[in-house]
Amino acid sequence: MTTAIQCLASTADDATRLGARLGVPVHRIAQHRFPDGEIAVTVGPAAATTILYLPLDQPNDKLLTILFAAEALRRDGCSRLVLLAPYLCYMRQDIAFHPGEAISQRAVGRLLAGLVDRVITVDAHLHRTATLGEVFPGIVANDLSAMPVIAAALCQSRLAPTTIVVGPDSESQPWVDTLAGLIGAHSAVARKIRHGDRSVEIAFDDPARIAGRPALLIDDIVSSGGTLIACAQALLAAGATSVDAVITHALFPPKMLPEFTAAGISSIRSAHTVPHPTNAIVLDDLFAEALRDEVGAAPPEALT
Ligand SMILES: O=P(O)(O)OC[C@H]1O[C@@H](O)[C@H](O)[C@@H]1O
Repeated sequence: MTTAIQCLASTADDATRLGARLGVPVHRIAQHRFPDGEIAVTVGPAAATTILYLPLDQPNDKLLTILFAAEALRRDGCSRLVLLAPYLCYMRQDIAFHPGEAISQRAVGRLLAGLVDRVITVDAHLHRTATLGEVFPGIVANDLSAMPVIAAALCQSRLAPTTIVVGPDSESQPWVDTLAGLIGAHSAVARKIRHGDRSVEIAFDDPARIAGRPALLIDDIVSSGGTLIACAQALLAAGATSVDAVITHALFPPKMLPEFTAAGISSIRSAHTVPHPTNAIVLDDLFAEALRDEVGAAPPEALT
């Protein structure tokens, strides 16, 4: 069995580290955009087992890239295609919120399940869907948790013993519980009302729990940043002595960073799931462990 990783240039560094860890070659997928907006995709040499390393932030072109890469790889002899999408797109659109609205989660799941044999992701945003298997009918799907890795990183950074781990809404309760349990910290979860894509309102039922403590704000996704900013402001209003944030997926544009600072957030650390300047938590071990059984005896080669 031969195994290789294929990645886009934007994630070559992360993919190269993973390739070295697994002892498999890493090849780049080239993309060309035609004047009419269509794209051409050129894959590297196909291996019998190919791992497509493709975080699905800014996803629309990337979904087409998977479609075209799968066509080329299968034609060139790939018999097993594994999608490693450290961030999985469209998981939040899991019901029809308005009459006639597409359930994007379902559509994307069915599309990908028809193209690849296995999907691996991290902290998929599954709140009304019980398991990732429901999203990807007929194939294996693994939703890895970044929380143990985040907990280990936090333990190394020596948190103040009074630190309180805070989640911005009820959806964050599982991560908050897991993380607070792993690092042995107090915890609190806010109530959130979303008024629009960028407008949210955050309140704490028991602000006295927060007063006088450094807060560690935890979330899976920061996209518009509205949730993080509103939560930081509510924490500081409740008397938190400082606010630092640790998130899994940093989807916001880096030019927004001054807005977080202005809201009183001292630092933001994210996991290496999408390319981002706040990335500080490396998930190589998590990915290598999940992919161990996909790896044959192929010798490592340089990035081509
Ligand atoms: O407020 P923004 O950053 O746009 O969106 C991210 C938030 O929206 C939720 O679904 C996520 O879990 C996170 O709390």
